[in-house]
Amino acid sequence: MEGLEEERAYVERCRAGLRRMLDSARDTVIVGETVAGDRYSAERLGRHLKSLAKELSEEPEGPPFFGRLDFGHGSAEHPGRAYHIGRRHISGEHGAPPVVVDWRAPVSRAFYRASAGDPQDVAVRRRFGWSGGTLTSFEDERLALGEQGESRILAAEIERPRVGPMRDIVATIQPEQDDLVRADLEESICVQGAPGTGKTAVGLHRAAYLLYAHRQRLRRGGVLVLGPNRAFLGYISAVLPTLGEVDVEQTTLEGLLAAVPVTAADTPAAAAVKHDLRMAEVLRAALFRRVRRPVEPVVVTDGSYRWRVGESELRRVVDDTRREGLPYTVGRERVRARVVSLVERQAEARGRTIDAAWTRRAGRAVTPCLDAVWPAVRPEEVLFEVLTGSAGDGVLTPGERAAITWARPPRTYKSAKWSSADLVLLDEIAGQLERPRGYGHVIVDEAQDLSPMECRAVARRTEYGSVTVLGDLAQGTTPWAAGSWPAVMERLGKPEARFVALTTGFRVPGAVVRLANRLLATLDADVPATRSYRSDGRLRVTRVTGLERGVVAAARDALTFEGSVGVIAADSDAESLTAALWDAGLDVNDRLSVLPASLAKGLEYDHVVVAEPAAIAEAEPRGLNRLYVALTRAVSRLDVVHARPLPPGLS
Ligand SMILES: Nc1ncnc2c1ncn2[C@@H]1O[C@H](COP(=O)(O)OP(=O)(O)OP(=O)(O)O)[C@@H](O)[C@H]1O
Repeated sequence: MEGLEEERAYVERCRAGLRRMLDSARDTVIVGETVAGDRYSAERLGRHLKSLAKELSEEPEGPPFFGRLDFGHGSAEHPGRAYHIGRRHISGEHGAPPVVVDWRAPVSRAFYRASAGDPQDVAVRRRFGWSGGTLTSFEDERLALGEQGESRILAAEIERPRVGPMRDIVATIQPEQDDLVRADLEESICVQGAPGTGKTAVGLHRAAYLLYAHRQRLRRGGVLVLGPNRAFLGYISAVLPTLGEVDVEQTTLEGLLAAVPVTAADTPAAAAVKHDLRMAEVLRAALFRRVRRPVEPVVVTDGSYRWRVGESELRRVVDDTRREGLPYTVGRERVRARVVSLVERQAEARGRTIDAAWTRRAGRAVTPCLDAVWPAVRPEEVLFEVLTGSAGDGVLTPGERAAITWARPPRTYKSAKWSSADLVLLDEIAGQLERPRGYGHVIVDEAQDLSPMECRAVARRTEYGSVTVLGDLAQGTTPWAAGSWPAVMERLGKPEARFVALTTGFRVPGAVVRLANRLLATLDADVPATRSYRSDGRLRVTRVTGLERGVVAAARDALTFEGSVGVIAADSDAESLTAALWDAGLDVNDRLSVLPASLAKGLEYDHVVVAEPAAIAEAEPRGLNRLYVALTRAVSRLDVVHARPLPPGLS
């Protein structure tokens, strides 16, 4: 291939550049550890450099770039210039221009966006093919000449067998995805995307892009990624570090709210009430009910003086503060400050000198009065009261109140056992006490499953930031799953968000998509159907007499192919199927896993065996949506194995 040798020589220049960067990062780590100065920034710098040194030294032999742009001579900004584009910037020698530009740099944008119809000054776009760290080929598109074809390198990347955790997609981000990845930090976005359209990938790459483009602004607040469960986080958590971003917090909502351990479970009826928006009102009322009408004056003794704020004046202070609608704890402190200043005025009028120590003393002297009229309180105490049945009148029906009332109430809030819905309620109360710390940007994956109360928990943390909300209404499996995106964005406090639909699937092959689309038509979800980018793949529906034997046979066949195998079954079948696979001599390990359907969300396997769809569909009220999730996890092959009739829509 003409030009391949030159490109290989260029690879060597890049590796030399990386080694130089590594050496200087190491030097700086050594120096950084010995310099004095602001400890916080020294530590941060040290941490950054160490992680840079670690990354650089871990991957010196990986592909240093994946693309190249040659601009035409007529380009205003880059006349006749060429740029190699990679996962990270690689500096040139002695202050020369970089040998590789970061995929997030402004100039790289054209790599993702230029087309024959709109070449954006690009004469040639080159994509490189690698085998491990060896450059094996490249493809050129002469965009200026109107040449743009199906890329084999792109198709190979999308169709490659999957093993291990999720990988980045920087080499092949599609234009509609890039548009979301590079959206402004101020902009909140809501993406409705069919299975495998790259929502998760878009969210993670957007995080990496924002940190690159707005590092200073995001330094304080930071970026948070919320995923549906631990298995999902394990699957995605390596993507951002490989893109050089180690400072992103990735957790589940439960992990974020974990103020107390979860040791209890709710009945479905109780959970439904606890996740209802009206609980915000119930909790607020229960909290502010603690504010009492003052019944006696405040008296502050100060040496031989006694200062007094009368009952009616005190009442006015409390009422005025109440009306300001401040968070509870802020309100309490506001009352303290106002009472102290009333005392101060009297003292000054009598010629006392007021200094900071005096004010502090007066503030302390007011505490007993505050404890009577605006007492300090813990979220657990308020929720304890609500769940022992002494709140909610006028807002909840008697039946709803009964549903959330503890059958056997604990003696005190300290011995209470909390459910995961209680965590959300405790967080709501904590948020009414004091505003929580906010993030600069929050990315919420599988957002269709958030309840209204959970949305509020996220909204509290994004009041001054923006959000990227990703989900698929058809994959909603919680009882409170969203029916429309504008409602979700309203609850998240971002009604002005941009709404976008992604419909090209990069995971699921055409034959599997057609089956899933048939089921989709029976679901009550107002979403566009998926088109598959992939024409390869295989679908097989097998009726068997014994489910376990059928699943074992399908798994054994699956293992003859390359890539990962996932057996997805109703939660109640997962254990017996695992045992059956072991008994048949198949190792359930990294390559072959058995997954309860409730944990399949967001994951993918090369080969998926869906065991007994009817059992998955029956297991819960939104079981058909769960089945839709299960059917759309396959990258190359799907086996549907059933002993019982298939649910309508699939048969
Ligand atoms: N532009 C792309 N180039 C290569 N691979 C891509 C691209 N976009 C998505 N993919 C791949 O397609 C698969 C599905 O992507 P992802 O998991 O982000 O989709 P999703 O929309 O979140 O799916 P789901 O709703 O089913 O969870 C992943 O393996 C991802 O790497």
